Amino acid sequence: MSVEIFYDADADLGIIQGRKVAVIGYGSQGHAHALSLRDSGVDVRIGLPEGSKSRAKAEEEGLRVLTTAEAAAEADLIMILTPDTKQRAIYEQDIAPNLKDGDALFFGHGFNIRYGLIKPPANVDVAMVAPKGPGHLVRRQFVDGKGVPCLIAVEQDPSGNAQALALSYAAAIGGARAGVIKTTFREETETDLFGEQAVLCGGASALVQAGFDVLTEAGYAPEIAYFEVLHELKLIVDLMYEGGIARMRYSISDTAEYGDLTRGPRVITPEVKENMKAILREIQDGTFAKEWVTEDEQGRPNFAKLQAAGAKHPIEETGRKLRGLMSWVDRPITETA
Ligand SMILES: NC(=O)C1=CN([C@@H]2O[C@H](COP(=O)(O)OP(=O)(O)OC[C@H]3O[C@@H](n4cnc5c(N)ncnc54)[C@H](OP(=O)(O)O)[C@@H]3O)[C@@H](O)[C@H]2O)C=CC1
Ligand SMILES: CC[C@](O)(C(C)=O)C(=O)O
Ligand SMILES: [Mg+2]
Ligand SMILES: [Mg+2]
Repeated sequence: MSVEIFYDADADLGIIQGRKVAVIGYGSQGHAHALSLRDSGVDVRIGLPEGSKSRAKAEEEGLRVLTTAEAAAEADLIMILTPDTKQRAIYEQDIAPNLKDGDALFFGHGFNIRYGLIKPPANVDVAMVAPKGPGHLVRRQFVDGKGVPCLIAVEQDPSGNAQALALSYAAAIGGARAGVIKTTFREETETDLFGEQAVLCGGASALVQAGFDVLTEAGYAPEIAYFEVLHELKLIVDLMYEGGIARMRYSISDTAEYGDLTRGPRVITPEVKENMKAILREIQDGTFAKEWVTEDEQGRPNFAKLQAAGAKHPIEETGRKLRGLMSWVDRPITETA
């Protein structure tokens, strides 16, 4: 199955420049979308609750900050970039009462539409622009004249122009410099959740921690273990990013390559692949979504416990110490150590 990929030449920036956009939320994705839309000549306002700690950050950038309800009422395109678990309540309380004929409701991830938590009225366009990367890098790439690839999807199209509007929005945040792929809310949601759980975040974090534990429990210095399983991972992934696994294997020694080919499958065994399939089934049948929404409604007790345990893993202390000595490591995201 081939996908449709669009670039800057396929997008009409004038479409989004003719809309009044409300970006709801000013976190990782919200700040990136809002600032890049503004820099692309789009009329942007931010929607945040009165007491939000994000207000000052948006105002420091010269953005107009309104309450969510005011921003939704004023705009004709509303992009929801708040945490997925909060979107349903925000939509019902502040957005739905302010939707007008011809408005467009946009998402940065399909969770709430895919799992039926938000059901928009038939008279508004419903579309998604989902960057395939963390928000801080979406902004950094835009500023550097590059872009993070985006997925776009259309769920409702009463205007008949929802796809062109989504593509125009994606271009305004730099996505069409790198490539914009057309998909569906279902495909984006299920693959995004699987990617972050099994490989990019869950799988990679667990692999790194397990490698660090094995080396330090065997008596090796934590500093050496850190460089070996975490720091150097970026350098290896950079090569994969540039030219695939084959490019990485071309660059490493033949000793490393033989170890990779013979030992890798002993780490990621057929059982691990079965575990991945089970995780995918829980995403597809809604088990994960139900669990996460319930966890959030109960005040996130398990999430908080696991977060605290992760922060206490010895690799974090070793990393803090070593990164403090690495003046050359670029750390523009200030919220983390
Ligand atoms: N993080 C990422 O890089 C990616 C995220 N996405 C998707 O983008 C969306 C946003 O995620 P992310 O950027 O991580 O979110 P963050 O947690 O970084 O930011 C959330 C923002 O929403 C604000 N907020 C919280 N409650 C409300 C409310 N009731 N009304 C208005 N604003 C509110 C927060 O303000 P306060 O400061 O007051 O808490 C904050 O500014 C999600 O759908 C996510 O799946 C998609 C691709 C990548
Ligand atoms: C990989 C995590 C992500 O899906 C992302 C940055 O794309 C997210 O939800 O943050
Ligand atoms: Mg993602
Ligand atoms: Mg995600």
